[in-house]
Amino acid sequence: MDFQIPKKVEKIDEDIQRHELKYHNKRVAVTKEFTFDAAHHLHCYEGKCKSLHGHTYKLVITVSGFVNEIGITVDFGDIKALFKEEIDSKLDHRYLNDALPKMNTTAENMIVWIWEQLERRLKVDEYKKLGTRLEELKLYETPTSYATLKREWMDNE
Ligand SMILES: Nc1nc2c(c(=O)[nH]1)N=C([C@H](O)[C@H](O)COP(=O)(O)OP(=O)(O)OP(=O)(O)O)CN2
Ligand SMILES: [Zn+2]
Repeated sequence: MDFQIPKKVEKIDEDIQRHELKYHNKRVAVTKEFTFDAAHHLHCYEGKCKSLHGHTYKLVITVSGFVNEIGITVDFGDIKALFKEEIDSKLDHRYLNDALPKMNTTAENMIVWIWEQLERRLKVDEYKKLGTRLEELKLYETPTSYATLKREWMDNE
């Protein structure tokens, strides 16, 4: 005998489909947080941070896109892959003064560099077709000190 989908399950699927169509193509932002450990010191700086020290950096990535037919804008797993490939592989357990291009390794300079790496990937990959874009980054050096970068500031200046 052929397998029959129980009537109740079919009903739920129709309801879900109707719901997905209602929200399909709405722009929604999703956010994922990551950490990486690295050492650095600041140049031209009078204070304890001129000496070599380390941080567990926290990077908060927010991307937006259009909700697809199964209710997903960008898969959290895809954001993780992007972080691993573009940021973690280059900065985790590194000495930032060597690992980054020549710059003073402040949270401000680092967040602009991180933005450029992620933006480059989102522009060339299949993400571009889907209208996926970086909206905001937060880079924490310590639990109480962080830098923020938003798309609106990048576009307008
Ligand atoms: N605007 C910036 N100021 C400072 C930066 C920076 O990147 N941008 N960086 C540093 C140092 O790297 C330092 O490690 C972090 O500074 P600070 O918040 O002062 O660290 P504390 O451990 O003292 O933090 P508390 O939460 O106050 O204990 C310095 N300034
Ligand atoms: Zn520091």
